[in-house]
Amino acid sequence: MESGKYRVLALLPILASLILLYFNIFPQDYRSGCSLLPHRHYWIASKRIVTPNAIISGAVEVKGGKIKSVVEGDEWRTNAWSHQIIDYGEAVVMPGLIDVHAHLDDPGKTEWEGFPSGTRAAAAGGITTLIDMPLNSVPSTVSEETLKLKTKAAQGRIFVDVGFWGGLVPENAFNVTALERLLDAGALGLKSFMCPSGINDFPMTNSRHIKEGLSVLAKYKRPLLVHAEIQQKAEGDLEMVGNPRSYSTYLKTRPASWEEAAIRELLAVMKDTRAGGPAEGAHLHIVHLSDARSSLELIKEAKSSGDSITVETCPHYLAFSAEEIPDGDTRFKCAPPIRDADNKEKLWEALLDGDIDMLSSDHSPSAPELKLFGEGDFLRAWGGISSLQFVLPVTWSYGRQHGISLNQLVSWWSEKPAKLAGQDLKGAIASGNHADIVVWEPEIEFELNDNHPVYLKHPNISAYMRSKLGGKVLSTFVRGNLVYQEGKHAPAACGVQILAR
Ligand SMILES: NC(=O)NC(NC(N)=O)C(=O)[O-]
Ligand SMILES: [Zn+2]
Ligand SMILES: [Zn+2]
Repeated sequence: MESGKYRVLALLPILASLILLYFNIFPQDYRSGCSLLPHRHYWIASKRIVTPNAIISGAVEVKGGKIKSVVEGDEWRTNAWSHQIIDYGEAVVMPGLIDVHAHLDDPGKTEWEGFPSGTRAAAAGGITTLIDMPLNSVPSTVSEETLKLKTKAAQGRIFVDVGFWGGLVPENAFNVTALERLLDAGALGLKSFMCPSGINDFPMTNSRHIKEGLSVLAKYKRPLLVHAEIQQKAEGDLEMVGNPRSYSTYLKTRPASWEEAAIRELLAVMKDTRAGGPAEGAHLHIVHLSDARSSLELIKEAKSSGDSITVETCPHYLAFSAEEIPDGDTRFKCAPPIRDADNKEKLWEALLDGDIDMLSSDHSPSAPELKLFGEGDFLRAWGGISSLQFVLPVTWSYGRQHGISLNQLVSWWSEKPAKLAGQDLKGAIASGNHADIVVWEPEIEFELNDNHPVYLKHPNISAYMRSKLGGKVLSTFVRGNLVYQEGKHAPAACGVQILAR
């Protein structure tokens, strides 16, 4: 009897170590479905790892959701168990993309997109963080209360990390307390429109509102993002300009002078952001620049005078040109519009020269009915390009014709966006950072046809469908969780909400 009891007792340490081994091999995130990978501590090996200094052959050591070390060569293999190594061979390992401009339309407009489909599409496209725009959801994110509705809607429904911009609108612009409450609640910065946004509870601001917004943002050291177009003509004239099925008609209704006028108007407030200026600490970011001529020149001048400003453009301005948009194909409608082929080349030049700082998707879907495919009326169809899942292969496919490097890709899609959104632990493969990583094959070509898994709610409104692209995403890691691998998502939505503090 006694000896039997002792035998059981003697087994206890073995049992305990088996339990420990189980928890170690199958950590919480794997058991709860956050990750497709059953390890807490593992190594991602590749011959092409894009680090801030160089492209190396070696491994990224991931532990507890962070990058523990980045090592060149092969020596690290002696410290790693073979089952903890994922060897990607020649595939490119680089920081996950950070999309600072996406409209996920949740809560209230989930029939347009929503957090679950939007963030699954992001994961499949190698985007590990996205910052949601304050408009197109219902209500718009313009107060502490409406930001709380956002965070509630995102709870347990996001597959990548998501942060939120708040809206600067006439209603809150002169109300310092209201803006402070929105920023205290975690908005990463503010966004405003200088033309009608098309959304009733998101009216446009003028430069006085923007000046006020910047002075509040200065204290928080957070940015103001501006949709920089100012309407130059009365709406009434627009119907007179020609065949509404022709893209050139739409283009005439929103000439480059709209962008130029807005940026000219902003020059004075930009000055406030200079060292010693009244809004020192604030930063102004121009979203989706399309005009690569006068507007870009003004931005370059402001930058060289020491204004704290940056500018983004989007893949659709770099991939498409007005001349090739088919009649009636309203998938291509966006604001500001896609301009001529020569403008597109100039945008590439500006990007390569560093005059355009970064890229964003401006993924702005809607219900397909609003695109009026039957009529193909560019003037009446709802605008917005749908692209979230495709931005990496699109940038790469068109960029390689311009000789872009992997380091430039990382700068435009990860490093600079991380900085804009104030995310110090993201945007680079470096020890201590979040293990937000995309693994992809630049050499693989594919066609975006019906066999290609697309996770966007409405693939048919995307202008990229049917195109041939290069650069296939193999795996996406968010904070060490393998959230996507070749057509498969982790079952649970374990993305983290990013709130500024
Ligand atoms: N209401 C919108 O989603 N607007 C967006 N629409 C575009 N870009 O066509 C935008 O960012 O301006
Ligand atoms: Zn916009
Ligand atoms: Zn937008």
